[in-house]
Amino acid sequence: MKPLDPRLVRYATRACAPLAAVVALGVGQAVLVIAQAYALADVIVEPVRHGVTLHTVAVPLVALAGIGLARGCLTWLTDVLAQKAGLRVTEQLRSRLLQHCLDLGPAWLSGARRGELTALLTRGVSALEPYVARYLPTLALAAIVPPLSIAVIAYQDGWSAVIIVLTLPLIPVFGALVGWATQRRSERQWRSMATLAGHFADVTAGLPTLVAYRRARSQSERIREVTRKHAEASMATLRLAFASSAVLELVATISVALIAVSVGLRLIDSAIDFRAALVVLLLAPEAYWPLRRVGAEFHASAEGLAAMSQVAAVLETPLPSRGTRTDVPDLRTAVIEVRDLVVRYPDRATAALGPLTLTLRPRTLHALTGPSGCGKSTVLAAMLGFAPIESGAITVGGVDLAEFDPDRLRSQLAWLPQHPAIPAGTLGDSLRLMRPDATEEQLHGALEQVGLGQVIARLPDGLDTVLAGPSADAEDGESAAGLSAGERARLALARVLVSERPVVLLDEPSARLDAATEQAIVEVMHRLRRNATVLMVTHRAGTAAAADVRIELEPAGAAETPASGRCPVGSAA
Ligand SMILES: Nc1ncnc2c1ncn2[C@@H]1O[C@H](COP(=O)(O)OP(=O)(O)OP(=O)(O)O)[C@@H](O)[C@H]1O
Repeated sequence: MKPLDPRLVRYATRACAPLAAVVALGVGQAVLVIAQAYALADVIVEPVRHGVTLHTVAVPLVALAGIGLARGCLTWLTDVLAQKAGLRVTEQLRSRLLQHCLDLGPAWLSGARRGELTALLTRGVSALEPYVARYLPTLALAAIVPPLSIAVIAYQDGWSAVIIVLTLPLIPVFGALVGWATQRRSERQWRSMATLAGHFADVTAGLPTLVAYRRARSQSERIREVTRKHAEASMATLRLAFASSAVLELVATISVALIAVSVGLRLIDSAIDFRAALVVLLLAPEAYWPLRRVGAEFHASAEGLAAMSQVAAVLETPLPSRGTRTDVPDLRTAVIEVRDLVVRYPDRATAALGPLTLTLRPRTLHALTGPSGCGKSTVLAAMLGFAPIESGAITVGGVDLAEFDPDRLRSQLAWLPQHPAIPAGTLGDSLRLMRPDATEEQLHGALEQVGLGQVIARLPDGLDTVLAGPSADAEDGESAAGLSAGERARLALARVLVSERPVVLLDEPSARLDAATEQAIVEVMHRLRRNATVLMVTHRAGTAAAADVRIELEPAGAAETPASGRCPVGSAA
């Protein structure tokens, strides 16, 4: 494990200024440490040599008090700046990580373990705070104070300087050996923590199912086992930390004792000046303490350093290429062509979709049907730029959608996913997700259309009702937002209506609905397609029958060749 991880400086640039100030203050601290040793020596030597007078007692005492005060101020300032640097590092890394995860897109996120990612974003990044706020300032002091102290000691007494120069390197050498052993243990500790977090998140999400199938008890056994492994890994790291700190203390204490004996013997023979001997004895421990503290702080921040490797692994994951063209045509009137589209997810032997060819026309309701797993949702993901396209293209006016800036393009698309997320916030906020400036009338209008008008009217706070923010996968009958699964789906559909975007992608909008509500939703679609290109995925025969164009995808592997059209061409009338 390296004493200084250069990736931290690369990724957390906002911490550089306070850290540079900490280093500058370290020089000031080193000068004050030396001045304090001289002042303290004078407090003892002056009255002995020149008798007790106001001048021999008061002046050195005032100087000592002044230096002590200045040292205290510098230490305080260093702590404040170091804490600021620590907070800036966690803040910047967390937002960079989040942004990078968002840029990597849903395809990458679905492969990543959400629990581990959550642990990394919360505890992992927070663990870097002690590394920056305590370890790095100590490392700076360790690079400044010992050399200056040794120089002063060498000026006062060459022999003592020789002893320090011979014994001081033992501490970093020993520390490096310990750091080497610590790295493996810290990484193991972090891995077990991430596994525990991931497992706990999975179990919590699936708790209703586990209880229903009477499997909750066996899961508590499993959690106990993972927790025990984490505790063992933590204890092993702590044992190493305590043992190594004790050994470092011993090396430093023996070294100072050697200097004391050597100085004491020469003092008896009057081979060294009394004041010089005192300065050397007072400064010798100061030459060792920053290195001793580096060892202790290194252990306190080892978890953060282990997490840094994970942070770097995420931040160094290459982003999918991103289009830059901003001249996205008005999709309200544009025809969207899908030509020989093949999508293959990473690490998958077979393509998830394609080759698919179809045409989506404006003001037309298209229904995409086919057996489960044949790639219907993948078509929507490809249009949104979330799926890895292996070959073929989706074009508008002859231009590949991949060439357009994704944010610009998506501002014209409305998407209702299979498991819509209802973010924490008020009902109104949720409805305004794609159109923040929508009026209350528009929100109520959309709610009426999806048959939620009465439901919302019964809520005491109406549009200001706070939704608890369930996960997108809230299944198992869970209604964390205080709404049933069907009501949540309709709320998400109302959100799409509010957006009034020219291209609407709907993934099973009528799933979980009774026949009467399904009919109401079909009418909504008809109204929707008056002003938009609508592509909906559906398994419901009634919903599909209402479409202007029906596109039937065949199961993967059903077609021998692209020409035979495993996914038949659909076109609007
Ligand atoms: N993020 C992903 N990573 C890897 N494979 C995926 C991913 N998403 C989907 N797949 C695979 O791609 C194929 C098509 O999935 P898709 O969700 O598009 O099917 P679908 O027709 O919408 O199914 P359903 O009707 O059950 O919703 C499936 O074999 C699925 O396992």
